[in-house]
Amino acid sequence: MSDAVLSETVLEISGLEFQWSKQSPVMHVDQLEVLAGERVFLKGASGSGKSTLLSLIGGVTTATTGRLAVLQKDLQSMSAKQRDRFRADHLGLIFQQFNLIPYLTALENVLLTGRFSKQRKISQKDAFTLLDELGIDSQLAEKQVFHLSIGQQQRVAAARVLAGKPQLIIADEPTSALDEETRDGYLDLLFHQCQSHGATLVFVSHDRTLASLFDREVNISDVVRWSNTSMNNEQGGAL
Ligand SMILES: Nc1ncnc2c1ncn2[C@@H]1O[C@H](COP(=O)(O)OP(=O)(O)OP(=O)(O)O)[C@@H](O)[C@H]1O
Repeated sequence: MSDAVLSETVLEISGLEFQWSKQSPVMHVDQLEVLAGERVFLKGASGSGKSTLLSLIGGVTTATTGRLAVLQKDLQSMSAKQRDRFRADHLGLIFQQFNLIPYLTALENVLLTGRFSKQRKISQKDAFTLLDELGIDSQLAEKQVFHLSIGQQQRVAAARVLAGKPQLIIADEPTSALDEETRDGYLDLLFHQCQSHGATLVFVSHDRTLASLFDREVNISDVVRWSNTSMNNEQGGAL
């Protein structure tokens, strides 16, 4: 049984500080916790730090201070290589840009996930099934993705992310390019897949009408604040 199944907490952040550069403002995240199986909607104004927070959770960037644990593993203490491996094995990142390889078929794109992580390698048969569950039949699955519609490409991208059952899915504005009907269908499929795989979902969107579909809504301004100094300097100043 994996650590994720034993653990109730999938994401745990405390006292985190991050700066894009030495001249940039300091981003502080005092406390944030996400439990296994939760669907969390993260909202906030443009520039408030949603994508920055997701890149920290995904281990793409690292904080200077504090604790950030995903599936009970402290990303802060990992090397860049270990974080890349951890991301490939356990996380699913969905972006507005699909990052599909256009000249490969939908099926080949889905099978790519297993090239980066042995534990997420799935058979061709399972890849067809996953695509089919996301509304991409076997005929479409064998087409190069540049022949598919935007909505279909979005679903192939979701299938690639869901392949091999990642425990935490991080989605950054994945529906902003979709019309209302395609968006609702896509969300239904994503929720269904997360539920049947027991995955946790952290989803960022500007579209507040989506919030009611989630278990919990988190306003970024309640968890993130920006300042010109790190906590150590602030405390030093207050003494
Ligand atoms: N790669 C980067 N290098 C330097 N600064 C960055 C970088 N990415 C974001 N920032 C800065 O970090 C702050 C937060 O940006 P971020 O992209 O996280 O906000 P956001 O809430 O996702 O915004 P949006 O809703 O517009 O996508 C902004 O001041 C932005 O200029």
